[in-house]
Amino acid sequence: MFDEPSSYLDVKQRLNAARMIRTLLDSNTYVIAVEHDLSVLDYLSDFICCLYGVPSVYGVVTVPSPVRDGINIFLDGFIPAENMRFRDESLTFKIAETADADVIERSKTFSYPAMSKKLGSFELDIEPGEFSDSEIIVFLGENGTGKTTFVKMLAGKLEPDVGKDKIPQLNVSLKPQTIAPKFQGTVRMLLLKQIKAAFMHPQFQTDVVKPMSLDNIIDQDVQTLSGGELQRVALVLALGKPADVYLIDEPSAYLDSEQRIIASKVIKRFILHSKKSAFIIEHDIIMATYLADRVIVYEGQPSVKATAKRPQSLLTGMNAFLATLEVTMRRDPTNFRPRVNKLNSIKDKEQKGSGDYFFLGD
Ligand SMILES: Nc1ncnc2c1ncn2[C@@H]1O[C@H](COP(=O)(O)OP(=O)(O)OP(=O)(O)O)[C@@H](O)[C@H]1O
Repeated sequence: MFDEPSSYLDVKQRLNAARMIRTLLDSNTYVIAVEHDLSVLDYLSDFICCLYGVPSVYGVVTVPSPVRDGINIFLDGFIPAENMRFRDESLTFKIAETADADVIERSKTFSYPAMSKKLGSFELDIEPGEFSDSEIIVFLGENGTGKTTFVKMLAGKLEPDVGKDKIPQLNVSLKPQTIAPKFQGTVRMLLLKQIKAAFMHPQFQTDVVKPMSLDNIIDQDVQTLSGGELQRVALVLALGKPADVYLIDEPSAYLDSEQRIIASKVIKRFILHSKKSAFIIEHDIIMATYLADRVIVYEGQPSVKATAKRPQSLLTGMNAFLATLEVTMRRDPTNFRPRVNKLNSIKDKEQKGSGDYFFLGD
């Protein structure tokens, strides 16, 4: 049994872990896994059971379905065999929402300089780049390539060795990777203390607080929250702070599949409607592709020397990133979710042959 094998791993390691786990099947073993990253779940499993219900109240486990059908049932919120709807809305990945980015009116452009930083024996070079309002830029890179380091430098929490004089003075709000609250009191008290104006605003309540389901933990002591609950509170706190740029480090950590999709939608809508910018570090590839208007790809050797490339389009960036991982992806025709091709499958070989590592029909 494996409980969340993907936690903390980058995309490459997640897929390697899935391949390793599947080798157990060669010795006629049954493998049961709990996994919140849908692309890893898809890659790892032959059959899946969906669980639905009301958190902390009851849960129902469906009969096993073949993995593609099972994930689509989960996303659709409807079990055809039982004619049973367990969620009002279906969850889809309208890639069009991202593609439409071209028609979004953007009025402000910010730029950052070429930067470099040495940390112990690790060297990071950052190519200069630009970003605008209503835009989300997602970092794509392996563990230890300097994503958090870049975010800290943009946030003014770490000084680069080169480029420090040219970093724009940005008003930033940071959701750090690890969340360890010292606050003594309830969630409501924390929100009122740190983001009172946003928390009292009806639009913020409707767009952020309600969908992040803070209602049922609002009077709970912050010190007693679970990892997923803390993550939801941290995201609301980060989005509630007035800023030009939102730096969000691993929003999916500790969240289940459904909460990941809801959190992605909340972040995307917030950035678009408030005309802000966001840089997001995300290893869940479905969440990353859903969120990204453009991407920054990291190249190089983890923990040794890496380069953060200029921001580029989702398609070219994902192509470059997946090529470095030697992984290809297609999308599901039903709900457009990205699916990882099995290594050496016909599609994998075809897409590698044509150099189209990302999204080529189905
Ligand atoms: N203060 C420090 N002193 C020495 N080395 C450091 C320091 N901070 C970070 N590093 C190293 O720099 C590299 C980049 O770290 P960073 O946290 O930016 O990577 P990351 O891409 O965000 O990784 P992950 O995906 O695992 O979160 C790592 O090899 C890390 O061990």
